[in-house]
Amino acid sequence: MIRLNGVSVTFGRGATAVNVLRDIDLALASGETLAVLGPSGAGKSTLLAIVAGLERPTTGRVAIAGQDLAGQGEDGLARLRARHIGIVFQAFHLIPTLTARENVALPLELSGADDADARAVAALERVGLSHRLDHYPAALSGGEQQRVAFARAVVHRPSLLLADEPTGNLDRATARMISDALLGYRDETGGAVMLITHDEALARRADRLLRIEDGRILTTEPATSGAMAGAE
Ligand SMILES: Nc1ncnc2c1ncn2[C@@H]1O[C@H](COP(=O)(O)OP(=O)(O)OP(=O)(O)O)[C@@H](O)[C@H]1O
Repeated sequence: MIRLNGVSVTFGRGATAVNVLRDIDLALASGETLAVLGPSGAGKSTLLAIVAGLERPTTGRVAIAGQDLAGQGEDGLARLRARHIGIVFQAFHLIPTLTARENVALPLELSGADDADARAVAALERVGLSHRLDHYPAALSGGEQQRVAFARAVVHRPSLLLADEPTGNLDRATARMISDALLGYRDETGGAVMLITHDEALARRADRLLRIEDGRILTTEPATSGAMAGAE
C-alpha cells in the first residue's frame, strides 16, 4: 500500500537548506497498522505529506496503492487521494460554514457520487453522531469534531487511512474513542493505517512502530501490545 525508497526532502537551498527527511525506506502492506513516533521537528508530518502525495520528495521514489507518484500530475494525485486515501488531522480541519453531514458528504460530492448525503449520514451514525447531523462545527465539542473528521476521512472507504496527531487536542476518553476507531478501521476493512503520534501508549497499539529523529528512521519495532498480539 505504501512503498518509499530512498526518500529525502530538503526545504530551501544553500546555507538555509533544511534536510527534513533523509533516505527513508518504508513499506506498509494492506491490513497493517503503523505508528510513527518522534520528537517535534523530526519530520513526521512531512513524511505523512509525502505518503499522501501532498508533498513531493526531493529525491527518491514513492508508490501508493501500486502507483508511482513521480509520474502523476496534480490532478492525478488528487484522484489518487480521492479514491484511496483518507486523512485525519490534529486540528480537525472541518469547514465551519457546513454542517456535520455536509462536511462528510463534500468529498463524495466532489467525486460525483449521487448518494453522498445518505453515505455521510451512515458514516456519522457509525461514529455515534446521528443526533448531531445538522450541527455546525462551532456547536460541536472537540471530540465530536474529530469524529466528524474521522467520518469524512473514511466515508469513501479508502484503502489507506492516515492520521497526524489525531488525539493531540482531545481528552483521554475521547482520545481513546478516536484511536479505537482509527485502529479498528483496519479490522473492519482490511485497509492500511498509518498514524503519527507523540503518545507512546497509542503507538504501541499498532502492529509496527517507527521512530524517527532528525529526518532519519532510528528503529522499526513490532509494537509489543499491538492489536495483532491481542494484548489490548
Ligand atoms: N515548507 C517548509 N519549509 C521549510 N521548512 C519546513 C517546511 N515544512 C516543514 N519544515 C521544517 O521541517 C522540519 C520537520 O517538520 P515536520 O512538521 O515534518 O515535523 P514533525 O515531526 O511533524 O513535528 P511536530 O511533532 O512538531 O509536528 C521542521 O524543522 C520544520 O520547521
